[in-house]
Amino acid sequence: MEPIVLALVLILLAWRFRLGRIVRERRPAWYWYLSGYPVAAVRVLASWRKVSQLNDLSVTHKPTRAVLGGLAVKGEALRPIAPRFSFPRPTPNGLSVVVRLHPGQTPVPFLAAADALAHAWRMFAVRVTSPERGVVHLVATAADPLANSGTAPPSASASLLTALVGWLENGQAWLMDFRRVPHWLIVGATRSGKSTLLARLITELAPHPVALVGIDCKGGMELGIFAPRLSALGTNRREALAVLSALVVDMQRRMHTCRFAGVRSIWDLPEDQRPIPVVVIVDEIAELFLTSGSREEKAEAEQCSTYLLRIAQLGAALGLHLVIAGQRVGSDLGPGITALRAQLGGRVCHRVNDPGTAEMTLGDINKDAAIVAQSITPEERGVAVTASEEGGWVRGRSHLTTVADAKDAAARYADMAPNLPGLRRALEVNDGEEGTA
Ligand SMILES: Nc1ncnc2c1ncn2[C@@H]1O[C@H](COP(=O)(O)OP(=O)(O)OP(=O)(O)O)[C@@H](O)[C@H]1O
Repeated sequence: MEPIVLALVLILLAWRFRLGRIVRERRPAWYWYLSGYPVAAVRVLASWRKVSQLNDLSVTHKPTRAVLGGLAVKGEALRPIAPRFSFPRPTPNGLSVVVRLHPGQTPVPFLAAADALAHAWRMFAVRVTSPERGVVHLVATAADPLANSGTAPPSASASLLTALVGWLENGQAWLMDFRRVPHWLIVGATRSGKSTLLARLITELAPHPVALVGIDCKGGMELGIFAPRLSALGTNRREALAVLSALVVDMQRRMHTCRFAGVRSIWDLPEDQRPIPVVVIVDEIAELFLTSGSREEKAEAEQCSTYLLRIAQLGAALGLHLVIAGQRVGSDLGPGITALRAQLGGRVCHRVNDPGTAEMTLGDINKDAAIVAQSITPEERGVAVTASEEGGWVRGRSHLTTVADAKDAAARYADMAPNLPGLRRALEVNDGEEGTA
């Protein structure tokens, strides 16, 4: 036997019996490049024509009618032509293919065929995007990359107001960037992972020069652990109202500053004159909006809703950002919720209890995202679909942040909590009023 053949046989045997397992455990991406990807690429190339034909992705340039001896004959197209596609390129956990559509073709049948493609290529999932007209990207993942939380993503993201909260299924880091998407809505059923995501978000933002303001009408049970790093915490509706009204006053002050300086956003101000950005985190929005029906409570809830809407509408350019979390965001929470939701351009939907909630969270941004969110199972804690008004969606999993980690971060960065005098005063006045009442 030729030495080279012998060497190849030995490598193959070693791979088969031990080396393969070691590589798979230690370097899953290498394992995929060496053994999974070549097979999958051949499968894609070999099945493309047939899969395209079966899923109506092919077109025919031949007429389906012909005139034979004066008779119009109707028949099946003889040779459907599959769209041209690039050689499958490897990704760390799958492969990607660029498809050039035939003139007049749209990405819609490709979206509908995603499951069929995954099945034919024996992949976990195929995601379809269309970055430009006439082009479709098919990104196939070999196994669910979010099946376990995996290693923690690198922490403390450098850019201001950007939090690195977990992993995305395409292998990239899951970033929540408030400069790009100023306001976020986070929805999920109980035990789906909302609080964990909020904990990760706050832990990530804690080292940034930003003011964090909490509103947690469950008596501060969730956000109370961050109290040392929060510039203010409203733990019931009345306190929330005091905090929000102080923020609206601050927002007006910021508007004046910008108008005086002749700029349209605080980011255009010189750094030494720029007010500190504020991120307001509301945990369980329903507690803020639902009332017992008394006139006073109703008036408070309406006022809170109005303030939140104003901050959402005007806050982005003035450095005021909202993160609203809750189990649902339906119109049962009052008329203000729909208007507020429309202003929250970033969406995160964990497992939800009913299709309507997924639809309300993601449906206006991307229908497919809402369907995928409904398939998240109770075992997939921390898994969510994230989408933004910029278009596109992706599945992600937050990094598991324990209460101890969160407390530790809050204590470590407590001296970074800016003193927003308006807020503290508003809460003190409110405390005083409650004491005398
Ligand atoms: N990213 C994650 N990875 C692994 N486990 C997670 C993740 N996120 C959440 N979990 C697990 O799920 C449990 C519930 O999560 P969490 O408390 O965040 O849910 P929740 O939606 O806030 O529930 P509730 O509304 O009842 O407060 C956590 O105790 C944690 O063990």
